[in-house]
Amino acid sequence: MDLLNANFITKKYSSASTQAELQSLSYKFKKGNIYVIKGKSGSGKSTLLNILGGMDKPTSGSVYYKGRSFYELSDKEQSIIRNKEFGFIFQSFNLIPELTVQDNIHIPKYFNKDLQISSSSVEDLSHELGIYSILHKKPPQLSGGEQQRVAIARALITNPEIIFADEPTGNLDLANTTKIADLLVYLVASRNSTLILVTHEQNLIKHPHIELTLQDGVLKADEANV
Ligand SMILES: Nc1ncnc2c1ncn2[C@@H]1O[C@H](COP(=O)(O)OP(=O)(O)OP(=O)(O)O)[C@@H](O)[C@H]1O
Repeated sequence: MDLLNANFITKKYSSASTQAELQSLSYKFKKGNIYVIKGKSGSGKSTLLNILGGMDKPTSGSVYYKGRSFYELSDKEQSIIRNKEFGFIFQSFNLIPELTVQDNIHIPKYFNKDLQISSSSVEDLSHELGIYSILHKKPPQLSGGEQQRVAIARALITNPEIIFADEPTGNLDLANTTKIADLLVYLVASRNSTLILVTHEQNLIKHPHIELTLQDGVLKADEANV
């Protein structure tokens, strides 16, 4: 069974617009792969990622997660999957500035009381990400690279099936861009998780991956796929 299946997805933001952002897009994402989605600015990459990640309902078409039509599930079931089985990483980090790093990593627990996040798993992941020594600091005291490491920890702490990353290195300098991309891919691959990453950067990911281009509202697999 495919892990995530986009089935004839169409997205139109207004009835007045002549062209849909996504036009009957279909693609099957398989477990354990790393997908890199490229495309011109405004081609709809963020829109697609939000639809795949259960945050934005398509105008028509379906997203199947583990064989179930995601947007036909109850609101409660959707939110449990988003919180436990999906992880999100954004360009702008999206940390809560008033909370410590440690509490930011625990955030998924506040949305789902049944979720168990142990202190030891936070510690282990913090060591892997090199943020153990800053667990008691707050985001405004951190560099961009540190903030994105914290956001990666928050996304991975539930051991999600799929990580959705929208331009995760977009706000970082060159040195951090490579470091964060390598770290993210290493962590995802070592857990046999699946990564769907949107980026503008050329050659960001060195690990074997599937490269896709969003063009004219559909996903095209690049011929040079590794
Ligand atoms: N909430 C919204 N309401 C109306 N139009 C929107 C909305 N979100 C996106 N759009 C439009 O949909 C199109 C695709 O936007 P999207 O942000 O998905 O592109 P993108 O490929 O991620 O762009 P970039 O690389 O610049 O981030 C754009 O024309 C944008 O203006």
